[in-house]
Amino acid sequence: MSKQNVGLVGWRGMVGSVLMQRMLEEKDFDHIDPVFFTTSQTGQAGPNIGKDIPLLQDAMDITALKKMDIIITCQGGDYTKSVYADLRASGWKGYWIDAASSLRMEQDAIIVLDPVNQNVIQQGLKDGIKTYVGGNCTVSLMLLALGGLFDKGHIEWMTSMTYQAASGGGARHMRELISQMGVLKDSVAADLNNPASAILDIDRRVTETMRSSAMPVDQFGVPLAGSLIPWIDSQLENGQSREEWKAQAEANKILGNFGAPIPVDGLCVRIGAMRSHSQAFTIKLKQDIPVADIEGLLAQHNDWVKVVPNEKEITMQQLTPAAATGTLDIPVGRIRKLNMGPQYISAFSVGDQLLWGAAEPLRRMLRILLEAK
Ligand SMILES: NC(=O)C1=CN([C@@H]2O[C@H](COP(=O)(O)OP(=O)(O)OC[C@H]3O[C@@H](n4cnc5c(N)ncnc54)[C@H](OP(=O)(O)O)[C@@H]3O)[C@@H](O)[C@H]2O)C=CC1
Ligand SMILES: N[C@@H](CC(=O)OP(=O)(O)O)C(=O)O
Repeated sequence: MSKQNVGLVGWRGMVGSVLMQRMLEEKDFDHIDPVFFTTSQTGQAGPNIGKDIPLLQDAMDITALKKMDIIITCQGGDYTKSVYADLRASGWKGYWIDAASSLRMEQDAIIVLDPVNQNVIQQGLKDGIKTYVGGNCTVSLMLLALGGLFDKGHIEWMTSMTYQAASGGGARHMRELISQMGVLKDSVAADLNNPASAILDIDRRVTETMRSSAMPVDQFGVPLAGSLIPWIDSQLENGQSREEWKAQAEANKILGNFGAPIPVDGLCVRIGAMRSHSQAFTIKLKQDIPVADIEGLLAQHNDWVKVVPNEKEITMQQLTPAAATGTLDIPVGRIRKLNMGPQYISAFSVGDQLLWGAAEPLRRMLRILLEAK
């Protein structure tokens, strides 16, 4: 059987580069005939993937896109909005796999996170659904961490308080975070090297610098290094940020809960981590379940979740962005009963928001499609 023509759009961006890296690691290109598209470099050579590929094609060219059996895009929501409807209107019946949020809540789109919703994906394929979209990073990471409890229907409601990395804003935000850190350090470099200097003088100068025009804030709008930003994405009329709204809306859609959605809400906060998002959960269980049983359910749910015992040393070593970044691991720990009662537990999880939070569900959906052919 001939290989599927797979169009890749947005492959050289930040999410796209992580996707490419994972596709090379998993030898996904051996199973497809890839065609690389671009919005700015048509006719130039594509990336080195160890086999011959055509020159870069125009990502706005509906006729070229129509030749693809499958299109994967990490180019962003504006791109999706500008070509998707026209491509479908042209009669294209191929599969569209997308990292952007624009199509997530459409009725004829499935949000993909196969370790959690393989059943929903398989049903979608049977029903002829052709559009598969990666979930919001915090939502996907939450469901992978707590899949064992969702799967068994143990959660009555939950809150998620997030600690989201700079990468969620894009590559320029990551650069700005590091630049901000550098400006702060430079403002007190001499005193830092002098053990006799007064810490309150150092602190005062850091705060002055943070509030001064020396601080680069073009991307975030305000300092993030040495501070935090308790708002992510746009403002909704009900007081939620759009990022907060996604938690309940997307999680229930991913799980296929349409009748009685599980309430999920909380505050989303940007912090000075590079590319791993963390989340603190308060969970109301439907019944009192021993902590050891909860840990067992979580650990068994998927191959990537790693339960971290609720002990100081191992938590500090393993339950951090520094430990999780660049890996597919989803550590989850700080699992304990809360003072509110035996049905209330806490948990804390971390995950690389460019891997499971963005690229990995897309390449796994590609493999699901190839296996279904
Ligand atoms: N950042 C995140 O955490 C997440 C992002 N997403 C989605 O993915 C989309 C893309 O995000 P992200 O990868 O951060 O976007 P980037 O800004 O890194 O890349 C987007 C596009 O910019 C173009 N580009 C222009 N100059 C450069 C350059 N010097 N290096 C690389 N690319 C360049 C490329 O398109 P071309 O080759 O056509 O010129 C590239 O595909 C987002 O809009 C969002 O919808 C989804 C989940 C998480
Ligand atoms: N909004 C996320 C990143 C992101 O791109 O989310 P979404 O795919 O839902 O637009 C963050 O800032 O961390």
